[in-house]
Amino acid sequence: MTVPPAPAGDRPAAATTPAAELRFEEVVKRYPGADAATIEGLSLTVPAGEILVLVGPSGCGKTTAMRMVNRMIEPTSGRILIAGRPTAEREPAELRREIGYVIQQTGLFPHRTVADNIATVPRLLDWSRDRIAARTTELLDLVGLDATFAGRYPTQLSGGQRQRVGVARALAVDPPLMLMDEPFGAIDPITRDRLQNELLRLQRAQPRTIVFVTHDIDEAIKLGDRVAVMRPGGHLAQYATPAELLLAPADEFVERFVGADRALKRLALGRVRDLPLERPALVRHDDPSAWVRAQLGDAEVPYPLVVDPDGRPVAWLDEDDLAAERVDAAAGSPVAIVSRDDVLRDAFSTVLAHAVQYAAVVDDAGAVVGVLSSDAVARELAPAPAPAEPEPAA
Ligand SMILES: Nc1ncnc2c1ncn2[C@@H]1O[C@H](COP(=O)(O)OP(=O)(O)OP(=O)(O)O)[C@@H](O)[C@H]1O
Repeated sequence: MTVPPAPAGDRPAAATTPAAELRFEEVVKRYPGADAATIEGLSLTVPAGEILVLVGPSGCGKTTAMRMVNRMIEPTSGRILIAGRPTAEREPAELRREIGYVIQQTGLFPHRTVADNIATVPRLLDWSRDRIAARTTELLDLVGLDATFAGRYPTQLSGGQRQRVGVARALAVDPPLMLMDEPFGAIDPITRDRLQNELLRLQRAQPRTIVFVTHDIDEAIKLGDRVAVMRPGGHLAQYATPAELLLAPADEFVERFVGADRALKRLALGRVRDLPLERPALVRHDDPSAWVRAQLGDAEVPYPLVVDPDGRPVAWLDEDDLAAERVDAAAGSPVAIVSRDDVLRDAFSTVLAHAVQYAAVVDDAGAVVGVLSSDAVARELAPAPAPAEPEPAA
């Protein structure tokens, strides 16, 4: 993506702010008049550039914990530090401008266009018109919306599109820290899945520190570098990586919350790139069938895969398709397509939805880099083999 040069004196439009470490130190929140604390001595550190997911049942204090970070709620005691600096020392309005904030209903201004919504904080910071325009174009592209969305109003968008604009707005000034409060909670499962994948893609491209609140453990496991499981009463039940949560829950509460279907959850942890890919025979429309058959000898996949001139998958061929003298791509079967960064659970269901139980794994440009078989995924699910029995003595 090319970004027009920033006017002299302006910072470049592209992301440059380094992610910030976030630290809670013995943070307590007691609402006035409440019998018990809502957050009870929360201490944890989120390394710069990681996603912290706060997860737990309704009312356990997730939103309270998150809103103390940008001082929308003040802690009763304890400290919160961003990049080593206590938030209590910062002026709240200034602090909030540096922290991206995305909420479930996006909070977009309905009477302003998408572009105007995205420009909210840049305007407060007196960015030049050119710089705001360049950044808006860049952000729309980043969140997967084309430039024509700039002039639309929020009511003219789908829920998923609105949520993308909400994310673009939060990213506008390239914040070192983002707070996301159930951002995908009101979105249908398919779109939610896509938005989650896009968030992970954005995070790989430009890592920033993110605090993400959800009550959905699957979302927590998918998105979190670390997950803080909260229990009612504002106690931290466990703060761990998703793998640790699944494999070594701290107590019964966490175990129950994480759920029984552990094997399936393991699938949610792995990525396509973690599994060995198989090598297919790649062929083109109009290749001679005899030549294609010869290629199959060396391939690890029993079906030839037709690709277009850019190496993108078009169709699988079977023996019947090769009866003709030359390859006819239109005659083949549809190809399940997954990317190396897809979580295995999603990849597996994509494969299962297709007649040919192999998925073409593609790179960012959509070109085939290998094939994932449903067998390889199933092997990943299988329990570790028991240690071999010693040979009985002769
Ligand atoms: N301003 C307030 N005054 C008094 N009590 C509050 C206030 N805000 C939240 N609470 C209480 O604090 C507790 C935690 O609320 P919070 O919204 O942080 O939980 P949550 O885990 O985010 O819940 P949910 O998943 O339902 O959004 C709740 O019992 C709530 O009623």
